[in-house]
Amino acid sequence: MSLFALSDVSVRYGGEAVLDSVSLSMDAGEIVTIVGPNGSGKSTLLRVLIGSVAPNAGRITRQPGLRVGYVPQRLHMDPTLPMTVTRLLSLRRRPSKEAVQAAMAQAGVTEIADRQLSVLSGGQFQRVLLARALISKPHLLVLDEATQGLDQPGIAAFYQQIETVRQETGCGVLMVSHDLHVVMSASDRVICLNRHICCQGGPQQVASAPEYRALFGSGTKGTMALYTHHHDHHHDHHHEHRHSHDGPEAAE
Ligand SMILES: Nc1ncnc2c1ncn2[C@@H]1O[C@H](COP(=O)(O)OP(=O)(O)OP(=O)(O)O)[C@@H](O)[C@H]1O
Repeated sequence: MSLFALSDVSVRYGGEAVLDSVSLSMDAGEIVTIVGPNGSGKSTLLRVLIGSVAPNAGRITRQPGLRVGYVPQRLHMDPTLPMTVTRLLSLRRRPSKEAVQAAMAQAGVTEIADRQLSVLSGGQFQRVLLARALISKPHLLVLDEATQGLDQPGIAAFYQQIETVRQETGCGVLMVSHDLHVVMSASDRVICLNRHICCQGGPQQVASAPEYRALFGSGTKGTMALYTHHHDHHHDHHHEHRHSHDGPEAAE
């Protein structure tokens, strides 16, 4: 059974359609990435899924008892507030010590458990937010541009961690990202959104789709050009380079 299914979901703000008849479902263990230009409805789609925005039309079904872990872009909090990693992770819903420790291990933050949040690097902080999302043992992890502000090695390391989490827990991962070349190689399926789904499929398929190129061209800071350079000569759609996402190195 699918983790969730959206069928013909539309969202309007004022008179304007932000999502227009979007249908999407995901299986357990899948890594799906949503790409699209600014304002194309990516965050809105995630909000519909986690239930914070109600669609004007369409239907959402979720696997009964589905637990969703949400990793935001960043957490707004007072940076001068003294608080350790462990304390932050223990704030919501009073999780057991074991649950906090397990989530920290999965997110790779065990060694920094006693550090103050104010001294963490951007990459460490995002991994702490990942740990926070993992405490409830989610079936589905939802990430909204979780690597914004990280440098290339930080981005690559973060997605590597996501892949490890998926392998260890079997959770599905749905993410919105602008880190095109990294996420595309790390994804089972890429969805190109521009208020409606323009195209979707395996990373190579989408990268070469005319709808995708019309939106992104071969520009996007050159990353797609590098990506296609890397893959254009292998028309083997059955062996996607899912496990070879070494970030900058993959882009060469
Ligand atoms: N609560 C709201 N009320 C009115 N308009 C909204 C609201 N939330 C989003 N919008 C508008 O809906 C459109 C889509 O926004 P959304 O945040 O889903 O896009 P996005 O693809 O995530 O963009 P970005 O890549 O810039 O983060 C934008 O034009 C935005 O201004």
